[in-house]
Amino acid sequence: MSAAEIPGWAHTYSGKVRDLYRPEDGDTGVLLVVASDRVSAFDHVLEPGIPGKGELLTSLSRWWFDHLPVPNHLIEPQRLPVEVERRAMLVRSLDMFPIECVVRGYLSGSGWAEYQQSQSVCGIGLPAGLTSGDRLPVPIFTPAFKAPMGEHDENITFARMIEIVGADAASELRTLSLDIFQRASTIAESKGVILADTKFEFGRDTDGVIRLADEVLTSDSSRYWDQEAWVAGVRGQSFDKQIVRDWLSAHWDGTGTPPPLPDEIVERTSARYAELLDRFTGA
Ligand SMILES: Nc1ncnc(-c2cnn(Cc3cccc(F)c3)c2)c1Cl
Repeated sequence: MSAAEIPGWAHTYSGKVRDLYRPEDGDTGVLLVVASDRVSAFDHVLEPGIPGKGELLTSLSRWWFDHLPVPNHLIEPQRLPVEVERRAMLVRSLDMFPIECVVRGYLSGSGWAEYQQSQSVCGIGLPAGLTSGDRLPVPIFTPAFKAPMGEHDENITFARMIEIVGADAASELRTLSLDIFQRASTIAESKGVILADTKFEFGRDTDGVIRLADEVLTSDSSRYWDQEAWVAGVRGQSFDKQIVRDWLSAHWDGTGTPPPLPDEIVERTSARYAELLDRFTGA
């Protein structure tokens, strides 16, 4: 699925599942962030797209921006092009920090891989004897240096982050990230969902104010697990992508291009995204 044609907007950049546009009138102060229905797993963009995914994740991001008391990049009111109005966000263009501000409450993914080698993540020492999926004693800030599109970001120490963005910004980004994670994981827990980890991106506006940017706390930028399953001992079950991962693991040897997802898997995954959103925005 390629990026949508949007009158008045020029497509400037595509991530795996999102597309970025700038206005054709030359205004450099705003951008349009558009979420597609594309889904990625095992570092591949899969076919077909998941109906409604872009809208559901945009709604989740918007809900979190509204429930987090921190400055963000959303422009209000949101005047959106009708072609993408339910899966787009109009944002102010910021001077982005080249850092993925990752916070982990549980050991998983690249954090688990690093822990196995060094019993630490990003230079933060952890207790011995932890295993994948375990809850950490306290949430940890584990930044990564943003790699070019398609490559994996590089986990760095806080000292290295200071070299890249300076001591004041590094401290402010760490404090903001840990505060937001604490709030979000408490809210998630009240909805029966574990927020295992997440990745924030920040930028500075023209007044030098640091603002929360990009998408926030979506299941593309976070690991969400079902709390009941985790308490029962189930590990590594992504709330929304596990259906796709399990099907691919059973029908693809991991080489070449993954096979297209069957209708039933697409439908069940679409329902899972809707359920995740409903956990937060529903009663
Ligand atoms: N407010 C902002 N100001 C300046 N730059 C950005 C920005 C640049 N890149 N990204 C990541 C991304 C967002 C969507 C679609 C993609 F393809 C990639 C975000 C933002 Cl959000």
